[in-house]
Amino acid sequence: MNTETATKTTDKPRSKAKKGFFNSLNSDLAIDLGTANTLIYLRDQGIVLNEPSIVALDPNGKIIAVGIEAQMMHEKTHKNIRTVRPLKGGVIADFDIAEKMMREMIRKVMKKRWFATVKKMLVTVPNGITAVERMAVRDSAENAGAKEVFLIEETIAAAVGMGLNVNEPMGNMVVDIGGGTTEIAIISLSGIVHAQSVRIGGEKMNEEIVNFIRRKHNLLIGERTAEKIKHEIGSAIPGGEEKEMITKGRNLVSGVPKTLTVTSEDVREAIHESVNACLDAITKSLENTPPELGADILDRGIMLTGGGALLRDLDRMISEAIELPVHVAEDPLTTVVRGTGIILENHEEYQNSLF
Ligand SMILES: Nc1ncnc2c1ncn2[C@@H]1O[C@H](COP(=O)(O)OP(=O)(O)OP(=O)(O)O)[C@@H](O)[C@H]1O
Repeated sequence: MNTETATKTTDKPRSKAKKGFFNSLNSDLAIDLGTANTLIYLRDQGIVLNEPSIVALDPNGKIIAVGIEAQMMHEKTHKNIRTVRPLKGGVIADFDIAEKMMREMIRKVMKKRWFATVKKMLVTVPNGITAVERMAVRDSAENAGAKEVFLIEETIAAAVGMGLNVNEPMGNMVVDIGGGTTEIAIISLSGIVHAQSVRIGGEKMNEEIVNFIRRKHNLLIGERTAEKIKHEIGSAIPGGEEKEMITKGRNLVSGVPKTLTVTSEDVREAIHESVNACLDAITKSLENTPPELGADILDRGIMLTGGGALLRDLDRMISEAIELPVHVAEDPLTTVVRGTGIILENHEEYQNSLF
């Protein structure tokens, strides 16, 4: 027997096993880098991280905490700790801190995987991001540890996460109301036919609630309290259950802490400008939709997602105003990352949608 052949034959299973072992040390992951929340999907594992996009830093810029831990410190810090949200309006506002946050979050999920490294990383970006901004996101992802970086527009990922077939010649309208922006896209044949992005989202609504309560009741509340009010008693239009909530803040006249009862009507009044701006953007996008795709949207309706879609009766308000069906995604806070997971696992199928 030829010894060379024999050696090769016996070596094969060993090298295959070796390759398999090294492959298991290379993980592919997808990251939904949002203004309010960052989510990570790990290939074959699913969603492994879902935390607020915030970091706590010491005076030298060293990270003290990220995500949930940093969020708990937010608005309760002293001079030696500052909390920073590195994304504003859907885009990275502070690249250095965003990179540190990403690296820390990736480290957190990889810690459980021995010394595995990130091979492919799929990162979501807002519609209409410029080439320069795209390069900067790619650099940050590479510096955070990825060997190969792909970018995808978050509305396409959201559509995939909602179970839509983005590759077919059929119009789908996705409205993603996030923390910093509302992203609207008309999607057909793996691409975006028309896109619009407005700087209106959950964070602006929180600001409006803080300002409204200060103006109307002379009470200063924090951002976290405003968020709680919006979740618990907020609604887009009247007609549903009217709720009340006792809230605490600082009286601006006496300067001492005080309680106040806030109503659903207060919240509607506070956020009506943002809600109307979202509606205007949807109407404008429909006006810019080619007629054949418009006909598909008439049949299929509008797909609403992102955390803002959880605002009570927002779907009803949009549907009544534009006389089209509006469907809210199942678990709107994870639609985008679930979509990126599907894309990551079926890379070839979505090749045309990736940067
Ligand atoms: N029940 C609720 N009612 C109203 N708004 C909600 C509710 N739950 C979450 N939100 C809002 O959803 C927003 C977060 O949504 P999401 O995680 O989709 O945004 P993001 O992806 O981080 O932001 P962006 O897409 O703008 O970068 C927050 O601003 C939050 O206030």
